[in-house]
Amino acid sequence: MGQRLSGGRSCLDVPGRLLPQPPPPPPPVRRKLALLFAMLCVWLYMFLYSCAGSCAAAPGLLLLGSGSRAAHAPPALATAPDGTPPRLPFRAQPATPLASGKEMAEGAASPEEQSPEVPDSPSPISSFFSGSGSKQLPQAIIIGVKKGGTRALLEFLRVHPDVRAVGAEPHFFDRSYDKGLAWYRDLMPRTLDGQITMEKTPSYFVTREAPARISAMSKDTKLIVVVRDPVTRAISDYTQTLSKRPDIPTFESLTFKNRTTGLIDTSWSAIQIGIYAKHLEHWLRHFPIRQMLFVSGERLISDPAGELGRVQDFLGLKRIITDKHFYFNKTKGFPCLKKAEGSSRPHCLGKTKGRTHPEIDREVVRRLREFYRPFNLKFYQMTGHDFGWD
Ligand SMILES: Nc1ncnc2c1ncn2[C@@H]1O[C@H](COP(=O)(O)OS(=O)(=O)O)[C@@H](OP(=O)(O)O)[C@H]1O
Repeated sequence: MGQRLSGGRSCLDVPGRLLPQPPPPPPPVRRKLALLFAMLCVWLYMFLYSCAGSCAAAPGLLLLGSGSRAAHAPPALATAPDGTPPRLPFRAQPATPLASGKEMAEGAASPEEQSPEVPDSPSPISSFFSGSGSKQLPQAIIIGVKKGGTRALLEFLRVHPDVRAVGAEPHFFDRSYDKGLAWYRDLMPRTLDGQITMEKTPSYFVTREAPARISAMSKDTKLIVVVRDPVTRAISDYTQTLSKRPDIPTFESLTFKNRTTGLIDTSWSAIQIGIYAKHLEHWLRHFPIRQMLFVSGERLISDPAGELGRVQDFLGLKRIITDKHFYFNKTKGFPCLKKAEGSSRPHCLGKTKGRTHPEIDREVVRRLREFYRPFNLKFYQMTGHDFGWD
């Protein structure tokens, strides 16, 4: 305790004889340890500082547990006193699938699209940095359409420093609704104040229950729909199925209920998904049209920066993503990013995007165009946007 007299007795043992003694010089090992500790502190501080933005979205650094903004979660998310994971107050009904008479190997998505069954687990280091943001329910969702260009849009948007998005398709509002909003939120990357949380699941657009469910989460959710000429979309959809099941019937034979009468089989999902006006009607019962943005899948290829400008405005983001971010890759035949999110290298989408389509009988294509025309015109009217497919 305190200074010691030379005889090894405490200064308190000898009142009135307290002599000022210089502290003994620290032994070299202690000095080295102190230096090491100081260096560690400086390194830790610098690491934390640089992590504040980028680590929030790094998959390896996802955190469980609630952060500062967890209090903004809807009341249904309150954790039970016994620590039971929070759930919605009802069991979800299974989502209504599209008529599936001709569904074959559908939905077997590429690894990047696969739906996450288990949220990313926290690493010990990430738990340590639990101060760098918190997980939020998405404020904006890319709800469709399948094969519209949804992956390209999300990858491009992720370049924006104020956008954080989950990579895989969560499929929460169609397949996993009974897991509860807390499960859904746990899939999300951490965000800091001012950053937007996003996800994309293209099947939401054609899921009957999705509009009401998303509105129940938050009626302010912004919805983005990437649409593409329904005929090319159907062929792209078929091409994906064909790549997994090469033995399926031809596109031409699947298109018709009766080829002789020319009756189109609208129960085939490849055809049904493209009746955009019908699906949109369901969404408009729950969301005002101003809360929905329709992105042209065609323009996303011909002018990605232009479409991204519209999307950034819609999301209330500063226009940071511009034509400087893109280059046209001749080998891929598509625009690619000069630098992907979190990387300094050029990045094109994977092999499952931009497949070569099979040649389809011209008469069948003509018949399909005729079929879609009235629905397309209705869709242009509803959205106030002529997509030029006719
Ligand atoms: N930049 C870029 N690179 C590659 N591909 C691009 C790009 N922009 C749009 N597309 C088009 O995206 C189509 C796939 O759409 P999705 O990502 O919505 O498909 S999925 O529903 O998630 O499976 C994909 O369809 P296919 O060409 O039929 O494969 C592409 O045409």
